[in-house]
This record gives sequence, C-alpha cells and structure tokens, in this order.
Amino acid sequence: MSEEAGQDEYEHHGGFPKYVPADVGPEFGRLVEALRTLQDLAVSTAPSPEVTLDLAERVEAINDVLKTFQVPEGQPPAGRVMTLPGRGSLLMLPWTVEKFDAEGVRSRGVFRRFHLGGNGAAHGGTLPLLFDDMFGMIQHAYGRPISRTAYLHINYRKITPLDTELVIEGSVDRVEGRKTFISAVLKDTEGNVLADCDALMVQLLKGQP
Ligand SMILES: CCCCCCCC(=O)SCCNC(=O)CCNC(=O)[C@H](O)C(C)(C)COP(=O)(O)OP(=O)(O)OC[C@H]1O[C@@H](n2cnc3c(N)ncnc32)[C@H](O)[C@@H]1OP(=O)(O)O
Repeated sequence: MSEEAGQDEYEHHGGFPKYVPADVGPEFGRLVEALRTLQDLAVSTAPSPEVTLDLAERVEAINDVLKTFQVPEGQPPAGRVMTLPGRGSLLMLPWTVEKFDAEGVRSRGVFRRFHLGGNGAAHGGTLPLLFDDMFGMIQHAYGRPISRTAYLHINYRKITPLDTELVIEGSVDRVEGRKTFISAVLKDTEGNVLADCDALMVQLLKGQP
C-alpha cells in the first residue's frame, strides 16, 4: 500500500466507526473458511429429516456460544483482516486483495457453490456485491473521504463461472467535488471480460448517515 492510500477524513463523517485492521490469529481464518464451506454445503445438499434436525440442533448450539460474544459495528474482526479472503467477512466474496494503492485496487478469487445463480453460473446479484466492495476499497485507497454509492451500472458480458480463478481490477476515473467516478473490470485469467462496472460515490456531508 502506498503512503497516501487510505488517508481520508474518516472521523469527520456521519457516525461511521473508524475501521482499523484487526489483529487475529490463524484460528479466525480457519473459522471463516469452515463457515464458508458450511454455506456451500447448506445450499448444495439434501440431508434426511433426521440429519437435518440433528444439524439444526448443533448449529443452534454454536449460535448460543457465539451470541455471548456479540460486539458493536466496527469491532468484530470480520471485514477487517486484509490478508484473508473477503477480509474475513462472510458477506463478502472470498477474494484476496493483491494491489491496493491510489493507482487502483486488484483482487483475485472465485465464486463458490454458495454464489450459484443458475445453470452453473454465479448469481447476477453477487457481481454488484463484488464491484461495490471493490469501489469502496478503491476510493479509500485513493484517499477519498467516506462516501456512499449513488449508482452502480454493471454490464454482464459473459457468464461468470463458479470455482474458477478470476480477477477484478479498478481505479478512480475522476473526482468532481464530492463525486468520485470509479470503474472496474472482472476478467478470467485468459483476459476475457466477464463484466464491467462503473459507479458514482458521493462524499457524505457532516451528519449524513
Ligand atoms: C468503511 C466505510 C465504508 C463506507 C462505504 C459505504 C458504502 C455504502 O454504504 S453504499 C450503500 C448503498 N448506497 C446508499 O445507501 C446511498 C443512499 N443514498 C444516499 O445516501 C444519498 O442519495 C447520497 C449520499 C448518495 C447523495 O445524497 P446527497 O448528499 O443529498 O447528494 P445530492 O446533493 O443529491 O447529490 C450530490 C451530487 O451527486 C449527484 N448524484 C447523486 N445521486 C446521483 C445519481 N444516482 N446519479 C447521478 N448523479 C447523482 C447529484 O446530481 C449532485 O451532483 P452535483 O453536485 O454536480 O449537482
């Protein structure tokens, strides 16, 4: 990361907690990966009613343990571990950032069974999630203040396959006052464009949520 990257005016805007990198051990990444596998299996299996009941009780028991450790936004490690796929957040696609500076951000990963839409392809709604998260990182790496996505325009050029290594890369196109215009492209490793996307992020005014 360059020295300028991420040097925005975080604390001046709308009640957002300040997110700082989380210091976690390898057990956290192991738990996240186990939960991702659970998600994949939850949408791709058809256990018997007896097994389903047994699993429900076991997962409920896990939830009872986790509930006792709930903390406010900004405090869980989920989303704050840059070295983990999806920064350790189950919501995010399990992609790993490999370039993060003012010139742009690049990330690499796969869509998994959990992200299936139909006929072997990734669900169309998972691509905007990938792009929107990228845009947040891009504007942060560029040093822009806290902003929200005003629009996001995506072009689906080719079917996005599951379990196939893909690359997404994007950068800031231009800044006009509060407005940051950003674009990114999703490609396979042979350079075929699967989708491209451009978005406007608008800097929040003081007090805007
Ligand atoms: C670590 C923290 C990371 C934070 C990342 C968070 C990322 C997200 O949460 S994204 C969530 C999804 N997005 C949202 O929920 C946003 C909901 N919308 C809003 O909050 C507001 O509409 C917001 C803040 C985007 C803009 O509202 P507001 O501040 O009133 O701006 P407004 O005065 O209308 O517009 C500012 C400029 O942007 C332009 N603009 C705003 N929306 C659009 C749009 N959809 N299309 C084109 N232009 C737009 C306006 O035309 C105006 O341009 P100009 O200055 O040239 O006249």
